Formats: sequence, structure tokens, C-alpha cells
Amino acid sequence: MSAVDVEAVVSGRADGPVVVLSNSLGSTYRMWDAQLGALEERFRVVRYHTRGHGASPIPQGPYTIDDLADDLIALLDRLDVERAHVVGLSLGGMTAMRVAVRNPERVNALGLLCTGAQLTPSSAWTDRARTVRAQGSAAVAEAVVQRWFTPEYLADNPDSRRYHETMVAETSAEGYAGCCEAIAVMDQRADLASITAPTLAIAGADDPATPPAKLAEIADSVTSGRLLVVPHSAHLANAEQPEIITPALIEHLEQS
Ligand SMILES: O=C(O)CC1=CCC(=O)O1
Repeated sequence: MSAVDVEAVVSGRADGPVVVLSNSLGSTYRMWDAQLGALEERFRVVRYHTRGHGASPIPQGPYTIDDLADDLIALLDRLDVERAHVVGLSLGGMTAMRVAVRNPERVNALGLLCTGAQLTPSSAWTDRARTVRAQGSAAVAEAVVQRWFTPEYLADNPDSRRYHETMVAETSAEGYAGCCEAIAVMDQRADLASITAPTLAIAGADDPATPPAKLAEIADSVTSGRLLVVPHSAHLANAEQPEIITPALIEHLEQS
């Protein structure tokens, strides 16, 4: 499949190093809101919507992680950006890893949050794709958001819970399903050793979707990797624990 022109917004320091933020399955680029201000003070920040999300094109699925990586490279080309820091959470992290493997010359540093090189069983993703195509993304919204945050956070933040459930529910069914199918066939484990970009792998200590072992595997396998496990956070750890994650991410990018 050829690359699509994803919807993107550029903000922050026009003369700063570029950081690209890649979103997770079923989210919009608003998922980076808690990091945005601090990143904008230091970087030229590119947020975009993975194909099938937001106002980005929604080709008929299935997609592959290679497709998503091609979209990100096409975005860098469109913006005339030669090299960037690439930061992604979950599906966004899978895309970032793929870009670092296939186009190492385009990547300065990697920030990989709550992601994995392979997510099994594959059938969980093909089943979810089938459910969403049949019933819409709203059918999975409540269960997904229960994995995004700890039970304590959800109990204390009912508005945030509703906000994030709506975010998932409003995702295109075809886009969501196509991305599930990309995850179903992904296995990047053998490629990790070829990643040379300095990598910070950030795990939510209580993440049931991509537990800390997934991030440890990445940090241990790349050439230059470091693991940060963040307490009291689940899958959308950057939203639940921004006070820990934002400065750690900025320090990593600034040192790279
Ligand atoms: O939705 C989930 O269960 C967690 C997840 C996997 C890939 C992604 O982006 O989110």
C-alpha cells in the first residue's frame, strides 16, 4: 500500500529540533496534551494522526506497521524535515521502531512509551478488528479505557474517563480495525538489535496491555536503550503520570 498524507499540526519553536509524536490505537493527537506545552518550549513539535484516525485518510484495511512507518516518512518529507526525534505510544511506538529500523538516517532519538515489538495472541487483534467493523469503535471503548488508566485514576477522574471513551468511540471503525490488523501480524523482535538511535523505553508499572517486560525487551535489545518504569500508571501512562514522564522524555531528547 502506498503512503497517505496524514493530518498533522506543527507547533512550538520554529528553529528547534523536531520531535514527532505518534498516537496510540483509538486516540487522537490530543493524547499528548499533557506533554505539549513543555515540548513546545524546546522543540518544533509535529503531532499527527495515524491513518484511520482523526482527519487522516482512512484507506480500506488491513494495514501493516510498514504502511504506518511509510506515512510518517512521507510526512517528514512533506515538512522538509531530514531528521527528527520520534516519540510514540503503543501503536505509535511500533511505528517509531519501524521507522528507526528502516530509515535510521531520519531518526535522532526514540521515545517509546507503553509499546511492544510483538503483541500476542494475534487472534485478540483480529477478533477486535472483527468486532469493531461489525459494531463500531464504541463497542470497545469502555474496555479499552479500562486498560488505559488504573482503577484508582478512573474512579477519581470521571470526566477524563468519559473524554477518553468518547475519543475511542469516535475513531473510524475501518481505521481502528485496519490498525488492529497491523498489530496482529507485527513481529519486530528480530529487528530491535539494528536500532541505533538512543532509546528511552517507558513502561507503566500497571499496564495490562504492554507490561514492563515488553519495554524491558526493547531497552535490552537496541544498541543504546534505557528503561523507565513509572509507578501508578497503566497504558496511557503519559496522561496518568505526566509529572514523571514529561521531564524524563525531555531530558532524553535533549541529551541525544
Ligand atoms: O487498546 C489496547 O488494548 C492497547 C493498545 C494496543 C496498541 C495500542 O495502541 O493500544
